[in-house]
Amino acid sequence: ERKSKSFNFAAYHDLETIYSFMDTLVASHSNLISKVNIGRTYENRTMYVLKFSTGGVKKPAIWIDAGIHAREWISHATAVWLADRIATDFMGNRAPVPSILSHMDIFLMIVANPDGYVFTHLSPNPHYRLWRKSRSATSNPKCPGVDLNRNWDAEFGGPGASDDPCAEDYRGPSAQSEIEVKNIVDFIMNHGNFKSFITIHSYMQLLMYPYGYSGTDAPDQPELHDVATSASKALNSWHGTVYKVGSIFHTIKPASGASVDWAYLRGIKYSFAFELRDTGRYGFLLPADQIVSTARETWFALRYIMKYVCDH
Ligand SMILES: O=C(CO)C[C@@H](Cc1ccccc1)C(=O)O
Ligand SMILES: [Zn+2]
Repeated sequence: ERKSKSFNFAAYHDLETIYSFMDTLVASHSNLISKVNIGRTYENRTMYVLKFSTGGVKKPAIWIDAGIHAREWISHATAVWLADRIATDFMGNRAPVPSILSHMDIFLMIVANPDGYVFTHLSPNPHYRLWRKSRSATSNPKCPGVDLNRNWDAEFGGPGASDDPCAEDYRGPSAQSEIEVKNIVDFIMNHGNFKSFITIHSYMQLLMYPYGYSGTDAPDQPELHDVATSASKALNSWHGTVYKVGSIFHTIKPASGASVDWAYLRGIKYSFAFELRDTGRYGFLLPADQIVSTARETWFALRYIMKYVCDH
């Protein structure tokens, strides 16, 4: 009886529990999954990526991260469920996972902002639970933390990011100044064969593509819009959840220095951002009884995107 089977996917877990879940999953699927240490955080925690691979050297790869914003707990919980689902679909020979993994590797980062995530668990008090940013020191001792989704080298310092350390979208002193961003950038650049970059946020129920820093259409906008629309239909088919589809700039807001734009500008064409449930009733405090249904519908969209990337 695999220990991961006794894991409670219908609850939110702290960092320590997520990290031990990862170890259990790796231990029970050592032929498929490995845990890659890609560096440390500002507060010296380790950043882990789960690598799903059937072998080979630097096969074309898909990147998925969750939790870059600490308070978006449904993103971490969804990523935990996705990790188990990818493993069980592979072991159970359930399409399309075996064929995706015969051609590509999947890299899944469940917690992209460990320091912030730990901070949100220190107290139910909104100052802690609703923390968004990292926990690094800034030029203002009263306002630690950088918005890690504004710190990427993609029109850094453009519209939709602040130079005020006390702002929720504080971009940091310079592009890639934050070690958490630098670790991911270095990992992806050293690998050099990523075809897709997917980042999971909450909330608003959106499936978005570049750009965030400008309202002009990305060169691949028509194709990205088609893929995102089909993926949102696959998601909707399961529980009827409705997602809006469009570019970041037009769908949610201008945002410079964002990870999706960075990936796209580096040639990773199939770059998307998910905003999971809900549309505001609970917001960041989505009840745990919605975790599994949210994760399952998200899987239908992700599965579509990964299969499309694999076929193109
Ligand atoms: O986290 C969000 C909701 O908490 C919204 C996201 C919207 C966004 C997502 C991806 C790329 C750029 C912006 C953000 O402001 O970074
Ligand atoms: Zn977010």
